[in-house]
Amino acid sequence: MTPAAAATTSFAAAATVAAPTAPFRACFRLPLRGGPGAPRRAVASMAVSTPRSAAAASFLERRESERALHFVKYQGLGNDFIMVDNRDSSVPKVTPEEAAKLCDRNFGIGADGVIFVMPGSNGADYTMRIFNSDGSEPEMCGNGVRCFARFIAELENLQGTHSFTIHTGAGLIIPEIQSDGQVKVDMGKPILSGPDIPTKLLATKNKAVVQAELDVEGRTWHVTCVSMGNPHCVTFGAKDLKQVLQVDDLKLSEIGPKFEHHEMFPARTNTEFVQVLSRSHLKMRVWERGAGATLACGTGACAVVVAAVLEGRAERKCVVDLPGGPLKIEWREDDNHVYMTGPAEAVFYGSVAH
Ligand SMILES: N[C@@H](CCC[C@H](N)C(=O)O)C(=O)O
Repeated sequence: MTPAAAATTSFAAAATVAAPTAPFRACFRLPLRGGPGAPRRAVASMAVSTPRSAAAASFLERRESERALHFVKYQGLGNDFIMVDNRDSSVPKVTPEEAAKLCDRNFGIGADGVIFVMPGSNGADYTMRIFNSDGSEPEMCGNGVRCFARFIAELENLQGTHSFTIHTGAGLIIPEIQSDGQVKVDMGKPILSGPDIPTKLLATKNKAVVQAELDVEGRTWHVTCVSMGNPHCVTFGAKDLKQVLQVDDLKLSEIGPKFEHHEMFPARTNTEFVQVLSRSHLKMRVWERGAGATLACGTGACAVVVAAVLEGRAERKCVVDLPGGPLKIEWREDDNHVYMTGPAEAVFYGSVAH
């Protein structure tokens, strides 16, 4: 198979090479960090001094002219996404199977998910859809929505503070880009009724599943279940635990899948393991449905604060430390909405044969 044929039939080679200029130059375009308002762009060029050979030139030019999927890789606290400008269509430009290949960290671009910026629906400015790295489609993604907002600002060339309405599988979500570049998101109301989360665990407090007992292969865990549009199972520890859960000691890849696929969670679940550092400071690790251990989960951090409040462990306003960094979360009493504030930034631009 010729290189061109290989490129057109496979997502395997994720070319992130910008338009070539002579001499041969591979450009990795990086945005300047942390500037206020809309991010400016800098182009950091890694120049290779050998002149471009005819073969390389024709290969690169061929790739540029082929049908390509253009993307921008974004990350929010290390939770990373392939962002696709899908504003011209309500049909995602890649299938769930293709998304899983693109997310592969060895054979693809590498990401926790693929996010599509789509035309507005249900009266919202935009619609967000997302595929997890296993190709499944969740209802919502907190870190993804911050990336979405920053991506929109770049696509629409917006400067300074901006707010949008985004229709998601979890309803209307409203991110606001702040003057320091962070994104504050109105994540809506948490869902606490068991069948709506969904979980088969029975309610323990009013209609909510709070500190319920969950048997996971012979060990009983205390769990509180919360939906932020997508399902979360939050635990502060197992029943037999004598001290505070030390989340760094957990073997997440062993225990995470047992929660994710537990029969009590008919739509599978995201699971957060939480250590209380103080009444306004929590530390968590997450095992995500359809993505495994990730460096951060925005909806998960929101669910953790809701669970901590329901269990009487924390105040409504907390900093939540995730492996990728902190998020500010507030569950407001007046409107019952959860607000999340954190960073999001572009990492690189690229295109892949499609
Ligand atoms: N990382 C996300 C959540 C992505 C979806 C999740 N894996 C699910 O299947 O529900 C976040 O930041 O919220």
